[in-house]
Amino acid sequence: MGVEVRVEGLTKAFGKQTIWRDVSLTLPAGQISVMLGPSGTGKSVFLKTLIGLIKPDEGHIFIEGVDIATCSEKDLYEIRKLFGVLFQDGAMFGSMTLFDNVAFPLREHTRKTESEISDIVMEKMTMVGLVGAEDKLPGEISGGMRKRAGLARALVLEPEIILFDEPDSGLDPVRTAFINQLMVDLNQQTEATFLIVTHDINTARTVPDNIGLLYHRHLSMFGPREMLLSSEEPAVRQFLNAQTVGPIGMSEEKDADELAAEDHSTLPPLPPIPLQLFPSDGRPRATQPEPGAWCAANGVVPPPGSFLDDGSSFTVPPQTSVAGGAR
Ligand SMILES: Nc1ncnc2c1ncn2[C@@H]1O[C@H](COP(=O)(O)OP(=O)(O)OP(=O)(O)O)[C@@H](O)[C@H]1O
Repeated sequence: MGVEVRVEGLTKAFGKQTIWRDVSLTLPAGQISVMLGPSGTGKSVFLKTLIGLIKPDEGHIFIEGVDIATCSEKDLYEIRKLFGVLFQDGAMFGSMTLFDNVAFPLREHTRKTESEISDIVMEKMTMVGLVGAEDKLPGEISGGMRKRAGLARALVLEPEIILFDEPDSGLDPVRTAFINQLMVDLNQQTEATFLIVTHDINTARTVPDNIGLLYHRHLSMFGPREMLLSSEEPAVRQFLNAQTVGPIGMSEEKDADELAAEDHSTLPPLPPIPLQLFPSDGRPRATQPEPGAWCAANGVVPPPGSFLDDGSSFTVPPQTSVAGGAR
C-alpha cells in the first residue's frame, strides 16, 4: 500500500520570482492524483520539491512522519527510496541497453545478485509490455517505448510513491491512451501513491481520483476528480474544459480590462463527467471511488449525461451501476 504525502504551506521563489506560495494538499495513500497548470506555473518544481531535489522556502512535506523540507540529508536519502520517478524523456542512458537501464537502480542501490536482478528486470519489463526489447538501445525505440522503459526503471525498487512528469508528452493520442491504461493498471497492481503532471485534459478528466490546478502562483484547487469537473470556479472550469474564456491568458493571467470585456453569458454548459478509466481486467482499483459518489455525498447534481459508458475506452465492470449515483 502506498503512503500518504501531506504538503503544508509550501512556498518557493527563485530570487524575486515567486513560483507558488502557501500550497497545501494531501496525496492520499494509494490514490492517483493529477497536477495541472498552465506552462511555467511550477509543476515540475513542485515534483522536484516533493523528492527533496529543491528545498522550499517555507512549509512542510510530511511522509511517514518525516518532514522532508527540513530533515537531515541522511533521512532524506532514506525517504527517497520510497519514490519512483518517470522523467519526461524517460531519462535513459543512451549507451546502455534497456535491460541495463532498468537494472541500474538495483545495481546501484541494492546488493542483489545478477540472477535476482535479471528476474526483477524481466518482471517489470513484462508489466510495461517490453519483453523482447531488452537488448535495444534507447535510440532504437519509439518515444512511447522509452516512456515505458522509464516506467519499468521507476518500478524496480518497489516504490510507495510514483511521480510522473508529463508521461504523455510527445505521444500521439493512441500511445497516450495506452500509457494512461498502463498507469491505471500499475496503480491497481502496486497500490502505490501516484502523482501525474500532465497537460492532457483527457488524461486529467478520466485517469485520476484527485485533480489539482496550479495557477497564478498558488494552488487554485485540489480535490476529488468529480469536485473539479463539476466546479464553476473560473480558472478550474476554463482549464479543465480547454476554453479561451476565463482568467487564464496566452502568456499569463488576463488583466481586469480583458476579463471585463469577455462575454461570460455565452459559456457553454459544463460537459458530462466521464466515467473514470478502469483497469484492463474491469475490476476497480483498491482506492477507486464509485462513479458519482462524490457528487451524491456532496449534494452536487452532475452535468447531464455524466457517468454514462459511451463505449469509448472505458471498461465498466458488470456489477457497477452507472446511473450517476453510488451503487
Ligand atoms: N533551478 C531553477 N532556478 C531558477 N528558476 C527555475 C529553476 N527551476 C525552474 N525555474 C523556473 O520556475 C518556473 C516554473 O518552472 P516549471 O518547469 O516548474 O514549470 P512547469 O509548470 O512544469 O512548466 P511546463 O508545463 O512548461 O513544463 C519557470 O519560470 C522556470 O524558469
